[in-house]
Amino acid sequence: MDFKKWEPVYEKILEDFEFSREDDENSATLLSHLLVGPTTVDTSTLEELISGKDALVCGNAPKLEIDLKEVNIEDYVIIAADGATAHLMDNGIVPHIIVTDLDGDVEKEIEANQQGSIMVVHAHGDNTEKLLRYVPQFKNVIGTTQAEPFANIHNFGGFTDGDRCVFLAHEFNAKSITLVGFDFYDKNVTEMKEKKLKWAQRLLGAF
Ligand SMILES: Nc1ncnc2c1ncn2[C@@H]1O[C@H](COP(=O)(O)OP(=O)(O)OP(=O)(O)O)[C@@H](O)[C@H]1O
Ligand SMILES: Nc1nc2c(c(=O)[nH]1)N=C(CO)CN2
Ligand SMILES: [Mg+2]
Repeated sequence: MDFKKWEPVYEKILEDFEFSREDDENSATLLSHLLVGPTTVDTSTLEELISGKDALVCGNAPKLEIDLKEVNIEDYVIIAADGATAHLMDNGIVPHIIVTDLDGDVEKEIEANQQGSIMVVHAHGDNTEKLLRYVPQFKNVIGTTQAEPFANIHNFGGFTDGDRCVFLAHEFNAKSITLVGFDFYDKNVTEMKEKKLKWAQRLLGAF
């Protein structure tokens, strides 16, 4: 993602949620420092996994369980958005890639990572403690930010874990992108979640 294209959208998100850009940037700097040595993988790993493949992006809406019955898992490179990982793991499915800001069931993500999932960990102004606690427990991590990318911190575009999965699949040239477990009109969510889902829906409108 060309940051100059993403930046105006990012500025609107910052304004809408009253997030601090400086906090996002500081968090990204922290993640950059945490990602040293053998914990990291190159983006070429994502390219190899995704390019030319049919991607299945798993969101964490309650309908995930029903949606999964409609697809043949074996046909896809599986990209899980944060909390969707736990549901997949409970059903014996280890995602190829997990996109997370570490506010889901991270213990399940650690388990998945130990079984081969690549972690795409997102730094933002409200998850620095989670980064400090969990990133050292992972291997095969790629760091992302919603602010300007630098050094080992990337910005593939997107905001919520779910829509960032789709931007990632697009960035690495997936042949097709299928969504399961997405329900933008879920009423059993907090006001904050509802607002984030509106942004996810809006951002996915670009595809
Ligand atoms: N009805 C839904 N409820 C929850 N998540 C949904 C829903 N529909 C789509 N999603 C997508 O699934 C992703 C993972 O959901 P999860 O419940 O783990 O949320 P989360 O980790 O709190 O999300 P985020 O950190 O992005 O706010 C969300 O980021 C969102 O894009
Ligand atoms: N600063 C900040 N950025 C975010 C946040 C958040 O809570 N705070 N949540 C996200 C996932 O929905 C993505 N980005
Ligand atoms: Mg999350």
